[in-house]
Amino acid sequence: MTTLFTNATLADGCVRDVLVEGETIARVADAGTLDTADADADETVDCDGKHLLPGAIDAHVHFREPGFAHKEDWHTGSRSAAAGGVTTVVDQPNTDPPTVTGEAVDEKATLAGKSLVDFGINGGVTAEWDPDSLFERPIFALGEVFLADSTGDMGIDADLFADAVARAAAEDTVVTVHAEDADLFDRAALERAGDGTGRDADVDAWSAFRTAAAEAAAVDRALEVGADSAADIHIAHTSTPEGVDAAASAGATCEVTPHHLFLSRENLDDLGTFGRMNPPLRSEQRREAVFERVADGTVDIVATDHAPHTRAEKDGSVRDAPSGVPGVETMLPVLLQEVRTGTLTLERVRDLVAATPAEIFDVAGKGRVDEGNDADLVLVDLDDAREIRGDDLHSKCGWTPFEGREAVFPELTLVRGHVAYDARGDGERFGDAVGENVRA
Ligand SMILES: NC(=O)N[C@@H](CC(=O)O)C(=O)O
Ligand SMILES: [Zn+2]
Ligand SMILES: [Zn+2]
Repeated sequence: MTTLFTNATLADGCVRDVLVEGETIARVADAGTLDTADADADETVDCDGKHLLPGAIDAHVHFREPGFAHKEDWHTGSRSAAAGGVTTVVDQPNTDPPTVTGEAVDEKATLAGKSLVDFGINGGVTAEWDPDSLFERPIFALGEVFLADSTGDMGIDADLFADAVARAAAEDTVVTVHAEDADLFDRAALERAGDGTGRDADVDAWSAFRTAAAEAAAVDRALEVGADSAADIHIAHTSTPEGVDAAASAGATCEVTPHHLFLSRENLDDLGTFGRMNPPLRSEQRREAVFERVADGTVDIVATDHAPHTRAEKDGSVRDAPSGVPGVETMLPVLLQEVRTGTLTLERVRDLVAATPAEIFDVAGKGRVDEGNDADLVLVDLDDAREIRGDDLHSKCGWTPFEGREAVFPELTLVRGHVAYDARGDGERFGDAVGENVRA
């Protein structure tokens, strides 16, 4: 299949003709220089006034298979990704069984055969991990390695963490760290919480419980251990400016989630337990400070920590509702809204969700609209914004913490030249399960 995209504005603002031959971007040329006849194109897509972006790489998702397919699965999660312009996802190890052995990686890779988008499968660490069999597999990275319990209770002790980091460094593998130090949690704050449930739960107590100091201390510890082994440390879902600054000054990389970018403790009255996640939402002041660091380049990437739970599961008190919110389908759309309002540039967004994740995790042939790269492409019309509605999204969980927020969704998403999502004209269509393991 040969598709010619004409008059497409790329992230750098240049207007180009882009020729896709099979699964590859064959040509990127000045607008008007490639015509359908020369290109022998099967289809020509006039992109006049629209932007053609590289498919986003979401370095942090939980698609919940095996073990928790009632929350999400590779089919629903990857459809949600495609509908949000994400063409590569990286799945985390807190599944059942946890992805801590080669055999568990193989089982998850089979399940990922349902994926509409490309994927990476991370290896995980628990006391039962089997690094020899794990590193025999094409794992994407090691992590998230939990320094405190979160969903799945995979928190590990300091000695095991140091061993795992040393082994990852020896295997030239990035270590993604869930950096919270439970010794610095304020348990009294949680004990004081009320008994409301769901949207009436006292979730501000969760932010008071899992303190910013707990993140800062764990980030510092992760960076020290990483330095001892000359390992590549990547801090997951960094929620505080202190955590971002510590990672940046140590030469490590960090990610921020859309919920820590756009939501704060001030949203918890509305969200209730639908705003409970680890690490928790922080003050409006810290949210603004983190946003500044995303805009100014201190933060390396945005990744969603897409962590769906059912509405029924979330309908508990602040103490017993599960932590986590979905986000894979809304990440690019909410960032594109910031381009519309001028708080972020399109090139910055391209770097945050595509070019830099590809660099950090060494994903060849992805992250930019360049000749020879995979034809992972997202067509968007920045003038076509609409409100986010949970009912319109495709995650199995059926809700979003961004309900009502204005955003720009893709018209078309290609994964290596295959149509994964097409909302041009009326209705929407999804492609086939063409997803491949980017490490295999
Ligand atoms: N972030 C969360 O609150 N939850 C994540 C696990 C994690 O990323 O800690 C989940 O898998 O539910
Ligand atoms: Zn985590
Ligand atoms: Zn996570």
